[in-house]
Amino acid sequence: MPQKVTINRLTLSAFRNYDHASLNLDGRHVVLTGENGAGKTNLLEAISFFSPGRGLRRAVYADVGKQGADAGFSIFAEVDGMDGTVEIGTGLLPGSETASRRVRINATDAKSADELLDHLRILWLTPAMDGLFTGGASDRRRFIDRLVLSLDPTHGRRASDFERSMKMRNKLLEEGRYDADWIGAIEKQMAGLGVAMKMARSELVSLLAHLADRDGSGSAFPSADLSLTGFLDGMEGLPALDLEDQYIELLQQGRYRDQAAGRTLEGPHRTDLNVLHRDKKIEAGLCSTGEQKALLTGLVLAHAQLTANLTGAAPILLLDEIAAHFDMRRRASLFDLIDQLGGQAFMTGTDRHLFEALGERALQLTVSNGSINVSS
Ligand SMILES: Nc1ncnc2c1ncn2[C@@H]1O[C@H](COP(=O)(O)OP(=O)(O)OP(=O)(O)O)[C@@H](O)[C@H]1O
Repeated sequence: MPQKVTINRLTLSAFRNYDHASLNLDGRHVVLTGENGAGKTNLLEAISFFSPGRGLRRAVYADVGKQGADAGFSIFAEVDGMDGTVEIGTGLLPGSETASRRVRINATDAKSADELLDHLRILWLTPAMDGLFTGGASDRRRFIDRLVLSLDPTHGRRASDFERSMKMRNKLLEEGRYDADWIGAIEKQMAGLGVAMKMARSELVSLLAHLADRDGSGSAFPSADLSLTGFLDGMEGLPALDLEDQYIELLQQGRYRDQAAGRTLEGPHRTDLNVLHRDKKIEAGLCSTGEQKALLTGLVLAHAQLTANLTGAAPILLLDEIAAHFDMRRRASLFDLIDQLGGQAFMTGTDRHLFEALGERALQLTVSNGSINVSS
């Protein structure tokens, strides 16, 4: 069983529609219910700031501080986890000109928000992700990259280095007159980085597919078949050096075509994630709204399981508006799967009754106009 990591105390100041809120939690799951606009998602967003990046809304920090105040905000938590109790905090100082937030761990400034990953992992599922299967390939690529990144922080560097090399190649092609050795060197660099990206994504997808395979487990969440397409397809078994050679050849052969197109048409930036509902044998994008939500939730739960397996600690889950799309059987199954992960989940909804099957497993809180109370 992975180590349980829980947020036991949470304090927000001048965050979104909260002046000040202080919560004592007891390690159980937390259900936040309340009317539209009450501040439920804001609370999840605050917790999501305990991970690197801009949180579950990809917010600009200057928008996060309570409007009308002086744009500063702070969020503190006491976390029980791998190394006993740790105090973590993040925020912007009032009147701060800087675009980056401060992160404190045990009253000391962290060098980077990545240090938070030594203490807790936070994963989320929000309604904004609902169009994942019907939207563009770039959304699915970002989804996969975020998953890879959560387990392999070097992936971000790889992707940005690839992007830079590709821009250099595009520029040389656009200028028309280029030195063959120079463009060859850039293409070689792109091949090394591009193939490393492909392999990292493929490894993540195969681990995820294994965990998203719920056949025979009695789960109400459908099994999904996952595959990556769009870049060096059908060459999965080849060693990295062979894949690099293949890609270099494609780039060399594609120079005139790419010059005409004004961009590089082959590469990891063309990858797409295909998700197939196994029982129905149809693409996820053709499934019903509830089925798509179930498939997506299944993927996020598989990611949570993978994170627990690889780090030894169960991630904290933020599940916004999680219950509304699900029938009673799926809700009960969801709560059981969350329990089996062995971590703490924060869930929101407008209707308390949707969470009844959780019973005493969750602390029930009511959110109203930026204040939070234990539900009576
Ligand atoms: N920087 C800010 N300062 C003050 N209030 C803000 C700020 N940002 C957002 N809000 C307010 O927070 C409220 C939205 O909160 P939130 O998104 O958490 O609602 P919710 O309870 O999740 O609602 P729903 O059920 O509709 O999703 C809105 O009324 C919005 O105007």
